Amino acid sequence: MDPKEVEIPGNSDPNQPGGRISHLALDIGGSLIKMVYFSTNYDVDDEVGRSGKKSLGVSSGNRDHPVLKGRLHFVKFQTSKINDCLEFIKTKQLHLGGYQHLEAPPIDKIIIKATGGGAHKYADLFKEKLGISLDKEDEMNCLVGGVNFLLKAVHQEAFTYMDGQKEFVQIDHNDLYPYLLVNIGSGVSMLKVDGDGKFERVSGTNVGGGTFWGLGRLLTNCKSFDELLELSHRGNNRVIDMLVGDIYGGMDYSKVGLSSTAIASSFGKAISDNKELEDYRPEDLARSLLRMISNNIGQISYLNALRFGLKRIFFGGFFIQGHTYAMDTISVAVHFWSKGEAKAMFSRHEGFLGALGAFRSYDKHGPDDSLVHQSMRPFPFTSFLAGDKICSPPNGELNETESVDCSVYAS
Ligand SMILES: Nc1ncnc2c1ncn2[C@@H]1O[C@H](COP(=O)(O)OP(=O)(O)OP(=O)(O)O)[C@@H](O)[C@H]1O
Ligand SMILES: CC(C)(CO)[C@@H](O)C(=O)NCCC(=O)O
Repeated sequence: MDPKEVEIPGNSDPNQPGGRISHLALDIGGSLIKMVYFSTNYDVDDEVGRSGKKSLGVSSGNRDHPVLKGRLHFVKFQTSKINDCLEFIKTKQLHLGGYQHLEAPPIDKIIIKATGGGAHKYADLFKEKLGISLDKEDEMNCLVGGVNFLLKAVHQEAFTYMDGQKEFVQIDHNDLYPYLLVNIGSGVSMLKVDGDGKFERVSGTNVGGGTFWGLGRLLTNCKSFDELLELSHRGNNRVIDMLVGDIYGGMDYSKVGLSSTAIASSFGKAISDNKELEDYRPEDLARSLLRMISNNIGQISYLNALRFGLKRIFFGGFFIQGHTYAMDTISVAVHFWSKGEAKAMFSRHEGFLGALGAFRSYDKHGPDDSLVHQSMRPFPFTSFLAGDKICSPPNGELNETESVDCSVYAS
């Protein structure tokens, strides 16, 4: 997949005079690289100052008046195409932070925040190709930092999804913890979150997004993830899955609460159909696979929520991104197994949790003694990251490469 150009609208183009990119952060996972960066080229308070009405420094904005306006950009690449990612960073000079204007930026001293296994695996490659060092942040820490930030800072971030209905959930900041975070990436991590930076990875499963894409590719010969997804939307899992009704002669097994349409055995019909792989339609195979994996994750999530008495489960990771059928299946599984007690919730920027966490981490480190701080901290980011406000479009769904307008408020 080639990355689409991120549209940086006119006045925030870093290549324009005064244009500025800051806070580039990366999450390099087993399947995908996620990138988040902030761009701006004007400072609201400077403008006010120039107009003569009010003269405030960047650090003296207040809750009603944004210090900075700009755009938060979200981009993803396949990890297998990491060279495209490096080229993208280089072309857009994203790694130069506040040094784009210098003729000879001190590249070898620049440090970028990065998380995920790839921050370790590809550190040498970044040094070799771009001359920059990756400052490695713990993956789980970043996931939790990212989701807490979104839930607190972004209006209408969390929602439930059932029977095709999306409903936004009002998050009470004083009643957010504890919750279970289930991150569905290539593999799946489950974390009990008790507060900012307070969490434990309580479980995980190797049957995750990578399993869906890997097995799906082998079963259907799909060439892209999006193609597999598209197929699964059109398929009928009942052609391959063995249902309770198939075993019970069309009847429910009501004594134990199993309806005739419940799946008794994923892919179970394939044992008796006397068919070969090519006799099944790829769309039906894709649909069965998606249900099998989503159901399984929903069930393990519920069991972990039960283990710790948690009522709310937030799902993240790129497996979910814009994936309505997966959300529906996971929600039904959680609802079914918890008898309606636990709630599955999703987040609008779920694929970028780790990258956002890494992005936030620019703020948490001590006194400036390296160029990471000088180049990447052109304004007091704490205010922004403390969870005051991000203004994003009400229907701000994000896909492959997107950006949202946002305002930075001082705390
Ligand atoms: N365009 C895409 N290309 C590949 N996979 C995609 C795409 N869109 C969604 N996915 C799904 O998202 C999964 C990767 O999710 P994510 O980026 O959150 O994990 P990761 O960070 O790569 O993995 P891990 O955290 O396990 O290292 C893939 O395995 C696949 O199921
Ligand atoms: C190994 C990680 C943490 C890498 O992101 C992820 O892929 C994962 O949580 N896999 C599941 C491993 C397990 O708990 O079985």
